[in-house]
Amino acid sequence: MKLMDLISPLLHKDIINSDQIEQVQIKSLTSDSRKVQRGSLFACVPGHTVDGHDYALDAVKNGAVALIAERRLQIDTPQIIVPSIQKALPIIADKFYSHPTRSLKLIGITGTNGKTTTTYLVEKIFKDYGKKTGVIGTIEMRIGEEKYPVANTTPEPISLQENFHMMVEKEVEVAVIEVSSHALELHRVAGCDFDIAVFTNFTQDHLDFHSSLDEYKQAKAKLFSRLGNAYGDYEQKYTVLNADDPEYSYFAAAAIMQGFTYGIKNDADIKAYNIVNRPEGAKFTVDTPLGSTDISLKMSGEFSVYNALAAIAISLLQGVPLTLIKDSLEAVPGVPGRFEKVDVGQDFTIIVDYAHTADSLENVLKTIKGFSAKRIITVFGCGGDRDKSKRPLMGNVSKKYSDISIITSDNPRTEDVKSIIDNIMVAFKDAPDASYIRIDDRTSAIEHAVNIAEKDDVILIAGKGHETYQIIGTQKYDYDDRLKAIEAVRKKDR
Ligand SMILES: CC(=O)N[C@H]1[C@@H](OP(=O)(O)OP(=O)(O)OC[C@H]2O[C@@H](n3ccc(=O)[nH]c3=O)[C@H](O)[C@@H]2O)O[C@H](CO)[C@@H](O)[C@@H]1O[C@H](C)C(=O)N[C@@H](C)C(=O)N[C@H](CCC(=O)O)C(=O)O
Ligand SMILES: Nc1ncnc2c1ncn2[C@@H]1O[C@H](COP(=O)(O)OP(=O)(O)OP(=O)(O)O)[C@@H](O)[C@H]1O
Ligand SMILES: N[C@H](CCC[C@H](N)C(=O)O)C(=O)O
Ligand SMILES: [Mg+2]
Repeated sequence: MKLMDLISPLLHKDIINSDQIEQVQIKSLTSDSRKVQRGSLFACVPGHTVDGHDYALDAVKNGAVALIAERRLQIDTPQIIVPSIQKALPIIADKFYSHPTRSLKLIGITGTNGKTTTTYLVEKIFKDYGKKTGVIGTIEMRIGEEKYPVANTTPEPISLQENFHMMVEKEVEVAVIEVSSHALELHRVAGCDFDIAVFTNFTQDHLDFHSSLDEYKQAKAKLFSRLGNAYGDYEQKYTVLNADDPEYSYFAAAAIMQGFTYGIKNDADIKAYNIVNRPEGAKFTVDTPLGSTDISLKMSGEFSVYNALAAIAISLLQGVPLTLIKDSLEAVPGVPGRFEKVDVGQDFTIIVDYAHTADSLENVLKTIKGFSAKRIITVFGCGGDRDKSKRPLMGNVSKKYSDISIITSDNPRTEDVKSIIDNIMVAFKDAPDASYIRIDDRTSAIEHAVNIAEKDDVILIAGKGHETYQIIGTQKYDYDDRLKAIEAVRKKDR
């Protein structure tokens, strides 16, 4: 694509070395100098750790034929200087890849918890409905049966549009992505032509990034306020909103588009009742505008019913028959690292879960308490360089529902693991000594839980779920809660 065509949508821009620019052809886009190829346009992105502008020379040496930046660089390569890279990148990435989301049925899911789980449910339903699916989220990107690693729950604009372009090339019909509040705040999804915007729930998270809960909420609401503003008789856009969430009315007011509501407690278009929470999964009856049915999930907990209701609403809006939706939901075995059981023949239960907020931890522990007669032993920590204020809150939740809390590390990142755990331990200052123990090393913490577990106890290992790494400093080390639990059981049996 000619560079001049590519940057034509950018109103405010200064062109440096313009005498060279007329004939410049752009063959690829990247904001990483290490991925520059001959003919690339390199975007200089100011980051949290380093400034991309400092890598412009490297990029030119690696073959970049032009730069887009926020300030002029002493390099004689053509440069496009814009006020905000953050706002310019999604526009040119969307254009460079020929507006891929306009060729996809695109479903965006936002909310504090339930996004990853709901994407798995939606993917299964549309696959069974005969559609080729694409998914982008915390765990990975999937196109049909192909899996690709991702750096973020919602990738940065160039990667995101490149991924959507790949989906269109591979004839994906329905794409479902998690839309994080970071992504909405940082304009990662600007230009995406969403067809359905989904709200799961709103509780505390990411206050390391958002200055307040209100700012966090406002960020998430952008998915709804930007939906379908080009109102017209082309394909209708829809919302899917959790009618039971205390912030429901805020998100409903943010959208001009209509859609379905779902819930258990309040009136809703997609309404569940007669819920039975069992270790082998939740059962419920659901009433919808297109009929009623009974559903028996392989996933436990009321929170799993909410995720299933969101998936039902999305699918009904796309014309999927309720009978097919039922069969597909009942077939989903579970989601990696979400209430994932680890069973190597031990006489107690081990559950690995991704809960890393007070609300999600409470949801999981309530679910376990709902069907566990014996003790609950909870192993958890909190991530470093993340919301500090949630740490004592998670400690309080574990103290409230667990017979024994084992406080340990999660991904310390660049924080000192001891200070992170100190923040959590505030919750236990008045707790009975026998009800908690601090073990900074996560492997040792899991081993301790397994060693003290007795018949029919339940061990919950929370916070990392599917993660196959532990981030210490800026390094990722191989680490998997599930494997550590298996090793600990085998060690105990020896
Ligand atoms: C804090 C944060 O948002 N970091 C994101 C950011 O990294 P960064 O700012 O540290 O990047 P940097 O290392 O400073 O580099 C700045 C720029 O210089 C470039 N660079 C750097 C080095 C080099 O040699 N050459 C070069 O060109 C980089 O490509 C980059 O464009 O840009 C990277 C590339 O886009 C992201 O992958 C990375 O997300 C990290 C992994 C992260 O943890 N982000 C979290 C906060 C996040 O975004 N979370 C949300 C929600 C998660 C959830 O709740 O599930 C998400 O959507 O993932
Ligand atoms: N609907 C829900 N409401 C509350 N908690 C939930 C819900 N669904 C799942 N959870 C809990 O939250 C954890 C995270 O679930 P999931 O990964 O689906 O959420 P997410 O929104 O993708 O999270 P993240 O923003 O970290 O990617 C699960 O392991 C479970 O403990
Ligand atoms: N992917 C999310 C959640 C990580 C959960 C927990 N393992 C942690 O490190 O805080 C993030 O990067 O914020
Ligand atoms: Mg997720």
